[in-house]
Amino acid sequence: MFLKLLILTFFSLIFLDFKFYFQVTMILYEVLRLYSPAVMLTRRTYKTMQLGDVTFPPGVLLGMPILFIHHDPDIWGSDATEFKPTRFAEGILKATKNGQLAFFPFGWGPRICIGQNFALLEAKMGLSMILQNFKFELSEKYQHTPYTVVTVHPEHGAPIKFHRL
Ligand code: HEM
Repeated sequence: MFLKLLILTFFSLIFLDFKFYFQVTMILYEVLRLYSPAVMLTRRTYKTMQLGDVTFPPGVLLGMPILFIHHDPDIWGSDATEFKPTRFAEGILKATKNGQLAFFPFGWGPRICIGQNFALLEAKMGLSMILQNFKFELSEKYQHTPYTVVTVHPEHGAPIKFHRL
């Protein structure tokens, strides 16, 4: 499985060229920032814990609202709600105003998503395969209605028009 992924990565890099590869990474990060599929992370304290000035006893359920953090102008700047992939041009830390870590589409810490590299690679490979054969554009039927049922997704789907190259 690992070897297969390595071979696929190698070929996708050759097909894509590095500049395009990093541009696609920035675009995927920006999509994951604005429309994080997981809107909230939860953790339960298993012992007395200190978070800033607050002490929590064991058994407290804590929620981290990823979507709010990803849209906070105090963290990302006044353009926080705009789609601007270039904010990630110098990496995740430099994308925020004060260089603070605030990008959690895959969670963080010991329980971080084990599928994150797979998911990003799959998206890049899918795009690279499509772009070799098609141009595409959003259909005029598309309605921008992000919607959360378990995960964030477009309420009325994402109709796309493909044109064979
Ligand atoms: C865009 C795609 C994906 C997103 C946004 C996503 C997001 C997340 C998030 C937010 C968590 C919780 C992390 C935490 O609590 O800190 C998680 C956990 C997890 N994800 Fe993903 N995920 C994605 C794709 C995948 C894929 C493709 C797989 C498997 C191939 C996968 C497998 C898992 C597993 C097994 C966990 C639980 C890890 C643990 O509790 O130790 N995910 N994911």
